[in-house]
Amino acid sequence: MPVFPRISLRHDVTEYLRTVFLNKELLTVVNHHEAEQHFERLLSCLSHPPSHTCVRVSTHLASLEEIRQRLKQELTKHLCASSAEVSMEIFPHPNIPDVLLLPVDGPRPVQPLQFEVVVGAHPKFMKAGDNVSVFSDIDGKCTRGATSFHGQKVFVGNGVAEMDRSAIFSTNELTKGIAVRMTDPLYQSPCFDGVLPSLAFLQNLPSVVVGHVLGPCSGERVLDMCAAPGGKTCHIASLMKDQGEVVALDKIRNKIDRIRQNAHMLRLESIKVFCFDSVKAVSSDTEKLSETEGPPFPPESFDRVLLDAPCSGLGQRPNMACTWSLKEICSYQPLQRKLIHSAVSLLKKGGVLVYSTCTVTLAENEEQVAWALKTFPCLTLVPQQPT
Ligand SMILES: C[S@@+](CC[C@H](N)C(=O)[O-])C[C@H]1O[C@@H](n2cnc3c(N)ncnc32)[C@H](O)[C@@H]1O
Repeated sequence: MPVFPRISLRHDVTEYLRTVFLNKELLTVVNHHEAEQHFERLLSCLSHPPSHTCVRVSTHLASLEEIRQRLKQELTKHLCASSAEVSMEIFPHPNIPDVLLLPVDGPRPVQPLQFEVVVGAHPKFMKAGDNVSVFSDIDGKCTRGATSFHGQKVFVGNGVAEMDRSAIFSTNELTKGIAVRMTDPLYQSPCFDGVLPSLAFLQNLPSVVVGHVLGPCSGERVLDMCAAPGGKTCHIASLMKDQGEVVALDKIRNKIDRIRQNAHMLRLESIKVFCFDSVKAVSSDTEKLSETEGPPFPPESFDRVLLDAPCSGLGQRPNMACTWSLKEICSYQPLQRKLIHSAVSLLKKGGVLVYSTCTVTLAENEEQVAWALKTFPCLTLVPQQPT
């Protein structure tokens, strides 16, 4: 049963998505009413959290069962300290060998308190230690630091303020830290802060599936073209038992350190990180090819290439609202195509290319794959495993 309204999008964005989802091809398989229901369900799922918390475990360091037992002990310790009521079921994913699942408890019967805060805005007098009810602004209209808010909002749970209002909004800089510690959320799952940092990595299930579909093997040379913050890069290195070379590129300099930090935390040494525009990552010009091991690379340099492309991000959950215009949502296709060009050039003959996004538009997914197959006759589409 949905407890939150479906994701709030601009009207033209919803209509655009509806038109592409209810496409002719789909309507030959299901009737219009059924297709509408699928679409509404998709919009509703996007605003709700997944049913399980997904933890990817470092199988290059210990077995799944060993990590499961240790995780159970650690989380139980943390729970006893916090007195939160969370069930401690942890079970292996039935098909994916390095995933543990923890059921999310919710929706729980939590009653809102009198003192309300809306994410992004806090009432005039909020002080550290206040018990507050937290709301999410579902139209994305709340302005930063507003002292009141009359738009549409959704209750997400109760918590305790850890900062005064003035500490959050007195500067123009973005404040870091926890403003409200949730003590009684509508959807509860354990806190993983500092829990087995080298062994347990929170990563959503579709992202873990990407690593397995790429299927890297020990000793190979693998390229992750859009790597920051490095969740998938580290998974690739772990699947290779840290043997071989994983080259991680990202265009944004200040995101590069996150890849290094994650690699260090997960005790992975086969990862080489470079700040580089992957559109330009291939070159046949020997003068341009640096003497070092970094980019650009000659064509056919990699056994496997992951292109986890920048995208409109509409598939990330839970997300109550996206205020992007239709133009913004539709702006990624040209860049993704340039990146696919580089990816294909950098791949060895017989190699594997995985193209992934975290969005739901056909233009950035199915249409891109169809375009790539038509543009590069050397590519063939193979079934995805696991599905
Ligand atoms: C979807 S995120 C990648 C998430 C990452 N693969 C993970 O699993 O942790 C896309 C990334 O692409 C990067 N990016 C965007 N354009 C790029 C380009 N031309 N070359 C390299 N990286 C780029 C962005 O900075 C962003 O970090």
